[in-house]
Amino acid sequence: MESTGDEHAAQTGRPVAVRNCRVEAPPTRDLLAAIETPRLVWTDRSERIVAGGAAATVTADGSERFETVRQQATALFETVSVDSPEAARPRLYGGFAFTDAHTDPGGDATWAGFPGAQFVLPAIQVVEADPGAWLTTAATGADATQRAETRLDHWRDRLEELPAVESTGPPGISEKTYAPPRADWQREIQEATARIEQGHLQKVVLAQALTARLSEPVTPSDVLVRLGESYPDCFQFLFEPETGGSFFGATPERLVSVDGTTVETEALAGSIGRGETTEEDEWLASQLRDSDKNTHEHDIVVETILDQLAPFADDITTGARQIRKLANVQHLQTPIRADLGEEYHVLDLVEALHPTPAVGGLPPERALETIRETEVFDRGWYAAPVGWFDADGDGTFSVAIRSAVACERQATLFAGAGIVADSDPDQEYDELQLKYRPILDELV
Ligand SMILES: C=C(O[C@@H]1C=C(C(=O)O)C=C[C@H]1O)C(=O)O
Repeated sequence: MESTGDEHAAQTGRPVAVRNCRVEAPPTRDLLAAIETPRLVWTDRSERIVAGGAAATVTADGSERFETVRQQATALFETVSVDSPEAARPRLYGGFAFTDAHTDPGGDATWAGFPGAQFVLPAIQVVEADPGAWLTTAATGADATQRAETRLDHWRDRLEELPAVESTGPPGISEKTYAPPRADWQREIQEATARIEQGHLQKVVLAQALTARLSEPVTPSDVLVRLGESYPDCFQFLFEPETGGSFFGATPERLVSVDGTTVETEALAGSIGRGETTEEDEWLASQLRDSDKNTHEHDIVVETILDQLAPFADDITTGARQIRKLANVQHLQTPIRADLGEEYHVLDLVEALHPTPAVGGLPPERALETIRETEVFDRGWYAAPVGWFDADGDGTFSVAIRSAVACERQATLFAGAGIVADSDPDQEYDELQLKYRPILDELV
């Protein structure tokens, strides 16, 4: 059997060869079962990508991690030796930790295997887009061209005869632990609103972690496939490093897309549930639209994103504020587009925007300090940028919310809520429960 990991060449600075051909895309579940870690899935409205094995890996920690990844990736892509059709071009996939301070905790910690940033050039990448699907293989090292070709031949044949993997049902939950528990959450929110009233900050997003003991080991690919059915308009992502658990989710929030000099981003903040009937649903939407608290929370995000984009952009267009309806929750959303004065790497925009006050707060530093002093769990990659970029510096990053990190019989889910001066701890608690639902519904 052909090995997908370039164990001895999984580093930058070696020539990279890529090869591609058209294929029939196999089901996500079957392909994921056939490839080695690191494994990843990225799905948005226009494409579905399943990839794995590492031809090269870029890892970084600390506040410089965005810049380090960009530099190492640029060096890596410089050695790529083939022109590819758009859909088949090689890309790096991965994500960042929420805070500068996060490093891989190792051992059996929740976030073991997840450093401050990690991006993978997959040995095998299958992209299903319109029209058709492509297999791309990559290899590094002295005989890279030969190995990329061998790999392509091997996987072209193998994709045609992948065994069908049966889906597992939800694993079931035997126990749930909340960090913080409800009483402590109340106190956290009171302390946060006190800081806001004292004028230290305007908004902070505080989160909670829900750790579920599972009755059976979880199969993340099954959860992801089901999430795709329930949340087709969201970005579905999965990142499974070489060792450790899987981080996956179905997030409605785009952090940023860069295509040449065009930037697409959005403010997504302010939440309310869905109604049982059309009338109730519309009533809830109007409550959200008319709520001073929610519009204030939302406007902070819009204003801050506009400020963060200004140094890069020649022109910024803010669309009309609208309601984004998901299966279980509705949000206020404002689309934002910008034309860049010159070409920037998507990671420059990622670094400038993360964290927006949709998941951090305002002013950003004070909010991060409040999060650090308040939250009792490690955010890891939750609420941080996950996505991909290519050799031109184009790419798409989502905000990794509605997500969980899971391993065997344990899944840790995350949910956060924007706290402003008039936030009510009970209402915010209820909002967290809505935000767990996408993943939780697939586990029980
Ligand atoms: C932080 C989360 O969601 C964010 C916070 C929102 C809010 O406070 O209304 C809405 C959407 C997201 O930007 C989460 O889902 O965990």
